[in-house]
This record gives sequence, structure tokens and C-alpha cells, in this order.
Amino acid sequence: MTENIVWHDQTVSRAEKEQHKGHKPVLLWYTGLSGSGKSTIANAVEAKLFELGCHTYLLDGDNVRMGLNKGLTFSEEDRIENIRRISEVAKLFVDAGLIVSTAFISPFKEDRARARSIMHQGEFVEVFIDTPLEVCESRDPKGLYKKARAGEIPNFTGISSAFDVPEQPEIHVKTAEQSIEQSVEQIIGYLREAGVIEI
Ligand SMILES: Nc1ncnc2c1ncn2[C@@H]1O[C@H](COP(=O)(O)OS(=O)(=O)O)[C@@H](OP(=O)(O)O)[C@H]1O
Ligand SMILES: Nc1ncnc2c1ncn2[C@@H]1O[C@H](COP(=O)(O)OP(=O)(O)O)[C@@H](O)[C@H]1O
Repeated sequence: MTENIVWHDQTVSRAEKEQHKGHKPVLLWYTGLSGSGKSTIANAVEAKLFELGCHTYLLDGDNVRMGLNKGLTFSEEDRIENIRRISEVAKLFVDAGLIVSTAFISPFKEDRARARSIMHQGEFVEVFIDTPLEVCESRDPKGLYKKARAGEIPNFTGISSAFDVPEQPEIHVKTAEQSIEQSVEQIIGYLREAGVIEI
């Protein structure tokens, strides 16, 4: 019931927070298959931003599922709830003035669109970590594809559960064709061109 709840405007404005931080707040929304490189690239980009003096926060897949979203499964319904909560938390961190990164498969386009819709214009940057399934499977950093192929993990993304390919991501990273360093440069380059960072 939300009928007796009233939104409060805050005393410290977004513009003041932005000025204080020295960069614009933004959400880098990484999406891609398991093993595509979301976590690796998001961590490397965050490290670079940190080195440049930016204020950052990273919400990463497995860690969030061990805490905030503990108990959620990989059913369609639970993945939707997983992404809904993550979007709302990310929005709070962006409101605090940070450069926020989220590294989740986020396989359904409707959920990514909803996350975009709750952010201010220009603050949602979809980063598609585009790695062919065969490459993810050959990397198999956690041995999960092997288990999924053996029928031990139901609803595994790319094998027995859908992944909606992003149609117009702001940043399209092809990890089978470029190194981690090149991907970091691509993303930092985007943030400079978009005026998020000026350093
Ligand atoms: N069934 C199934 N399908 C896909 N992935 C699975 C599954 N079961 C466990 N895992 C592990 O959980 C990580 C994905 O969690 P996410 O929260 O990012 O998924 S989702 O956005 O809710 O779809 C994913 O981590 P990443 O490899 O970092 O993507 C897997 O390690
Ligand atoms: N060009 C590349 N870009 C990103 N990751 C790569 C690349 N080449 C190899 N890898 C490896 O692929 C794996 C990706 O795993 P991870 O970052 O956990 O993916 P995800 O978070 O999408 O599940 C890591 O072991 C990483 O070192």
C-alpha cells in the first residue's frame, strides 16, 4: 500500500552532488552471457575510473545473489525480481552521485528497458558484452556450462533459458575480437565523449 506515502525532496541537490564529485553520475549496465566477460571488464573499468579519481560502485552478480537477493532462483519470475531490485539499488547509488556498474546476465530485454526507464535521460548506459556462446563455453571459468550440458543445471542461459540480444546498446564490446585493455579503453572513451568524465 503506497497511498499514505509522500515523496520527499532532498536538501542537497543532484547538481551539488555532481559538482562535489567532479564527474556526472551514470549507470554502466553490463549484460551478456555467463563467462562473456562482464565481471572481468566491469572490474577493470572500475579500477581505471578509481585511478582517475572517480567515485564508483560495482554491483556484481554472484555477490548480490549471496546477500540482497539471497533465495532468488534462476526461474523467469525470480530473474525478473533479481533485476528489478538491482535496478532500484543502482538508481539509489546513481542518485548519490556515483559511477555505478552492474554486472548481471540480465537476459530479458523488458527488464533492461524497465531499468533504463527509472533512470534520468542519458544516465543509463547499456554495455553489451558480446561473446559467442561457443567462446563462453570454451572459457567456462566456473565449469557451469559443462554441468548445464550434462543436464545438472536447469534454465541455464544460452542453453535452456533465453538471452535477448540487446538491439541498440550504447556500447558494444566484442570480446572474441578485442583484449580486456581495448574494451576498457572503449568504455572509458565513451564516458569521455559523453561528457561523464573530463579527465
Ligand atoms: N541457470 C543459470 N543460468 C545462468 N547463470 C547461472 C545459472 N545458475 C547459476 N548461474 C550463475 O549465476 C550467475 C548469473 O546470475 P545473474 O544474477 O547475473 O543472472 S540473471 O541476471 O538473474 O539472469 C552466473 O554468473 P556469471 O557467470 O557471472 O554471469 C552463473 O555463475
Ligand atoms: N577479451 C576478453 N575479454 C574479457 N574476458 C576475457 C577475454 N579473454 C578471456 N577472458 C576471460 O573470460 C572469463 C570471463 O569471465 P567473467 O568475467 O567471470 O564473465 P561473466 O562475469 O560474464 O560471467 C575470465 O576468465 C576472463 O579472463
